[in-house]
Amino acid sequence: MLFAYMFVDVMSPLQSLIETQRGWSPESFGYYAGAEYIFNVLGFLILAGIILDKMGVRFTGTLSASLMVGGALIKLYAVSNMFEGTGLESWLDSWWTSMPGSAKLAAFGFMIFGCGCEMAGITVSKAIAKWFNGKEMALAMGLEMAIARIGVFAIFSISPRLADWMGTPTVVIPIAFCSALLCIGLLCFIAFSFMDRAYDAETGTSKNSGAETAEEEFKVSDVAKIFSSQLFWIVALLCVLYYSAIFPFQRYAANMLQCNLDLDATQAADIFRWFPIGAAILTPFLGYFLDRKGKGATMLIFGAVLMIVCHLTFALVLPSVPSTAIAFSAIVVLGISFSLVPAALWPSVPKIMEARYLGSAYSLIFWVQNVGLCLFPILIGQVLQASNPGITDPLKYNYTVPMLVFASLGVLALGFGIWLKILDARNHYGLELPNINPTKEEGIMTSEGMTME
Ligand SMILES: C[C@H](N)C(=O)N[C@@H](CCCCN)C(=O)O
Repeated sequence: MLFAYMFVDVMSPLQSLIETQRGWSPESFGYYAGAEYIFNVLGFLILAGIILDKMGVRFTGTLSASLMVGGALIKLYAVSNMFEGTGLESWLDSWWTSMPGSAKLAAFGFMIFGCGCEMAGITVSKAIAKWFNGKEMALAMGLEMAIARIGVFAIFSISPRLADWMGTPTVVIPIAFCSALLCIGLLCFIAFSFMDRAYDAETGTSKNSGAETAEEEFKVSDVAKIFSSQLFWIVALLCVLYYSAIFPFQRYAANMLQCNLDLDATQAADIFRWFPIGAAILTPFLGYFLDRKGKGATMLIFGAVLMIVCHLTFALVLPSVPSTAIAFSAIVVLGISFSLVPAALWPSVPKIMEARYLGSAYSLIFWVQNVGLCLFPILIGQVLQASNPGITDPLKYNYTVPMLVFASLGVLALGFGIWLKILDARNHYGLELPNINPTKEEGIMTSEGMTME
């Protein structure tokens, strides 16, 4: 997941460079960024859940890592000089002419990569649930997310520097570097598969990597059941609204800082990289806290409030007071928000969804979330373009309107967080309770009164 998250954001600090070098407009960049989720939204993620439940974590993990490598290589080819002047480029340039051929092919590679990346996300969640069943699952999930955030921190630091490495700035070197890391990631997962097989042999778990007991199998009837659950929709909508104001923002953040503070790409990325590193430091502690003290619903609400404050600062304060200190503070606070919500959200799902269809619930929450992650970068690209008529210099955009859109998403997410807390107080789902039952340290609360051993 470390290398996957690095690849996801390798282009984020290079938006102005790809615009200058390959003629990608903000709108094209938005389409490219949203492409990561298109196949998932079209149903691949549901299929991925079925594959995971039928084939197990070892097969699905290896398949997902291979898809990521394949998609990365397509994207690398699309931005490379080898693609320039080819028949494929001429053909891709000949239709939907506002989107350059290189952007179209890179977006296609990103779609394939996105299938692998999201499939890996649910596979890793299921693997953690299997390996940490009855133990500190929230801490384990927090650590997994922290490692992924370190990847984002690293790539925001490395990408602009790699781009400048050869003297003439180019996006090819950072993408080639991350593609090589993904190949190492594939090898790592294959190594994990051997460990997982040994773990199954040790624990006497049956076929398909163990966790696939009959009660966890994906059933079509479970999809209808999950979709008809009010709680599922509250959690899924909170998730999609919150994450749509985080990941799409991440794509534009460096450029937004450049435009407001008159910085170069490296300086902007150097400020923004503290956002994921703050989240990486805090998330495991919050997972530990949740395991022992609870307060999951409160953490969700508090996280949404912090996000609104930060996005409003970027929208309204930074353009009139272009201060690096204000930008840096808002980035750090956003990092705290991005620790609170993920640390509370993912370990809360087992409390409100039956263990029988927990894997499917995760995959369907990802699916709803992916709709937002697919549409919002495109919408933000269009809003940015529409709110900056006649601006051709990528360092002169006004980001107030796009940032207000992100802040509104936070307000809606806050509403769903409050609703969830009210329902929890009324129906006692246990969202505010610790995961670890104090009377039985080795048991983890998974739903009302039920412990998984
Ligand atoms: C984007 C992805 N679907 C997602 O939601 N990522 C979460 C982590 C989910 C848990 C993965 N094992 C994130 O906060 O990055």
